[in-house]
Amino acid sequence: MPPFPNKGGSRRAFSATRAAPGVAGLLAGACLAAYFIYPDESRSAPTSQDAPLSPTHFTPATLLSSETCNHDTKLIKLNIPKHLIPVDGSLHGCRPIWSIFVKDDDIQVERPYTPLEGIDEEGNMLLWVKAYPKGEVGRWLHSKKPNEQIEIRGPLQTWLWNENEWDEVVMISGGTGITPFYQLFHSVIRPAGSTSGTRFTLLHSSRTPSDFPPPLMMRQLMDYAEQHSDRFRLGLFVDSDDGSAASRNTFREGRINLEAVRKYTEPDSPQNWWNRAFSSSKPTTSPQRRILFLVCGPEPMISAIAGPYGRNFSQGPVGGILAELGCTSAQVRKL
Ligand SMILES: Cc1cc2nc3c(=O)[nH]c(=O)nc-3n(C[C@H](O)[C@H](O)[C@H](O)COP(=O)(O)OP(=O)(O)OC[C@H]3O[C@@H](n4cnc5c(N)ncnc54)[C@H](O)[C@@H]3O)c2cc1C
Repeated sequence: MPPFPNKGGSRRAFSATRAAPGVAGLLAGACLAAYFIYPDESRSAPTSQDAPLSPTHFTPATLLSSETCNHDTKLIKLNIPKHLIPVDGSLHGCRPIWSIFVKDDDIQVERPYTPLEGIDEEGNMLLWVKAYPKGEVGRWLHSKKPNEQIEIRGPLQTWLWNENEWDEVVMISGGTGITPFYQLFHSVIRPAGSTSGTRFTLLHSSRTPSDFPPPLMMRQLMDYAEQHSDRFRLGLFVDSDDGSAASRNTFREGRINLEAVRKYTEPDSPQNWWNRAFSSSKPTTSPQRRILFLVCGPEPMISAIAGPYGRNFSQGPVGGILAELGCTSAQVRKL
């Protein structure tokens, strides 16, 4: 699964096709030719007007609204007709965490995006989308207006939440990498009366407070963390403070580093879960806690926190901060 891109580069060869003049243009032309000559199962998926949303074909969705959040992100609401909502199970074959592919019709390229609140009974999906200066699909999506049609396919499983599999889940995100975690928050963590015994921590980092997720997301996360601190902890970080936030008490300036991960995952008690999990002097009466770290964001951040991806977007060995903390590969998932 390709990661969220970093500012400097993309692993998608066809990203250059719009911009490059001269020699680079020839190269881009060759890429484009190859793109059309070599078959690709996903891109050539048919479009269906009447079969339920599925990974095997594209479904036309209508863009209902597009709201600017800050200089490079928008909240985009898509809708598919009710009869096209997948129906296997309860809402509906879409188990968190899942995403959809959005196809840029102009150049026939698709990218995955994460419906923040899943899909509702009316077929609505809300996306928080970042447009990169030379990125393809993000900029294309930002240019779309209400009532325009957009082709999507899915659901695609980003990672599968299973109740009672983990005692602790620690989510670490950067930028729009928070979207899969917000979906988990919305669908699993927050629902009233949830009986889940899992405790969650979300550590999120943005460049500045103006780059934080839109208020719709921030309010829910902050309120819930305040009201249910035993079940959900939230740590917000910025690279630098641009002075845009109403309160400075809600975030820390600086990267999510070893000290920060320790601080946010280390309660006061000496018999805390962290010690139970990683200390060599584990209390013999207490079974080892099952802890998972999920990491999602730009590649440099993934590398610093959990080590780089392996070849062909495999998970690769655990590195970075989580390796320093002694995590095993079973305890770390790079989304
Ligand atoms: C499971 C999953 C869920 C995701 N969910 C979301 C989400 O909810 N919201 C969201 O915003 N994103 C999400 N993403 C990321 C998203 O899929 C795209 O990767 C992202 O939007 C960038 O795509 P793009 O086509 O706009 O940019 P791309 O064209 O892929 O470019 C990305 C970056 O590479 C640079 N670049 C492009 N071409 C070149 C080149 N030739 N040389 C050097 N650099 C270049 C661009 O300037 C840009 O910085 C998700 C990714 C995954 C894997």
